[in-house]
Amino acid sequence: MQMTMRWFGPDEDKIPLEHIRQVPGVEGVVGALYDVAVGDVWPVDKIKHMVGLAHQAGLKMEVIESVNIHDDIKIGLPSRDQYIENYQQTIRNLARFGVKVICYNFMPVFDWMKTEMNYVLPDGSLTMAFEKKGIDKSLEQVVREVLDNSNGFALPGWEPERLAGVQELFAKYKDVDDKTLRTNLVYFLERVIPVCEEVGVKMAIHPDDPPYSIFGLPRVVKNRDDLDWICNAVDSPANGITLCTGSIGEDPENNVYDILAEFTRRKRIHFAHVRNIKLIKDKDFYECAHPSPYGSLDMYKVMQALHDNGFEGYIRPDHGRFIWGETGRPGYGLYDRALGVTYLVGLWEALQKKQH
Ligand SMILES: O=C(O)C(=O)C[C@H](O)[C@H](O)CO
Ligand SMILES: [Fe+2]
Repeated sequence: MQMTMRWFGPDEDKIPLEHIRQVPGVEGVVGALYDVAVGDVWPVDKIKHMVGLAHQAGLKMEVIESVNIHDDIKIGLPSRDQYIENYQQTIRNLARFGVKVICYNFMPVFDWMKTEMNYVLPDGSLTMAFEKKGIDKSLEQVVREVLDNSNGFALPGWEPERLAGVQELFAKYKDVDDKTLRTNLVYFLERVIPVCEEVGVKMAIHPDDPPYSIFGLPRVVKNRDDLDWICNAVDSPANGITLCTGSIGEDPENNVYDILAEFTRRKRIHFAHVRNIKLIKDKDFYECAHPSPYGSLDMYKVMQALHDNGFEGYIRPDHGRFIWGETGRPGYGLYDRALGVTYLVGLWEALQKKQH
């Protein structure tokens, strides 16, 4: 496995690469461009600069999270063909600089959904939470509350300009049901996977977060059967998964350990987000510290499922709380993600030594 941490770039991330480099076990950063409109081609010079910064800091950048998918592709509008062509070119451009995996999601309208961006835990640390009552309000209010509580940082997939017209965007999806969204996902994959195979890049779809429909929108990456269907729909190793334990684990119906084991065995998990969550009631949850006792997931079993089935991909601790007074981009505290990294690295070492 290659341990990584997400980094939002010199303009968007106040955490210096040097601090990430100093986290024991981290070999690379997961990057992305945030100043290129969703759907546009990622320019070679910007990619070269971003990857170069990582290399100068002694870090790899072989995973991009995310090259987001334009809504017109998800909706299936005629304009999708141009956006897919742009996506193909972005894949080629990224491959030139050593990128091996591209994470993306196919959630309509919203990326991950949280209703509390600064949820206070008993120990005084701050985290993110999802409570169903928190989305029982207008779309505009939901968008406002997330953006107003992001501590002034851009949130991945929550582009203010795209969500400024959230009602109109929502209306564009009115005829997109589960079946249509799946058809549009396959239409997209059938056109980008051949380019991936040509240039040695793997796509890794991120599960829905939460992994069930919200606002009546369809979601097609929720559970084991969805992942199986996606893998079979375009049956290529380049058509893979970002298995996010926090997202999949947010539905207690999902057996996250069996899902990890199965799709690792099938060599379709190219990227793992390994975080813990605490289920409160009726699928409400908050994002907790990584160690098993703090949450609802058994992190030893998570890492065991990866290790014992031969996982060789990239991994990151996904989110981190704000501890020790840290502030910044919700979900991306440096200190707590660093603690998460060393915990996961420790579990992995124990599994390796147990094997011999
Ligand atoms: O924001 C995060 O940390 C996530 O794991 C969400 C993913 O980045 C996003 O949905 C993938 O495109
Ligand atoms: Fe994730």
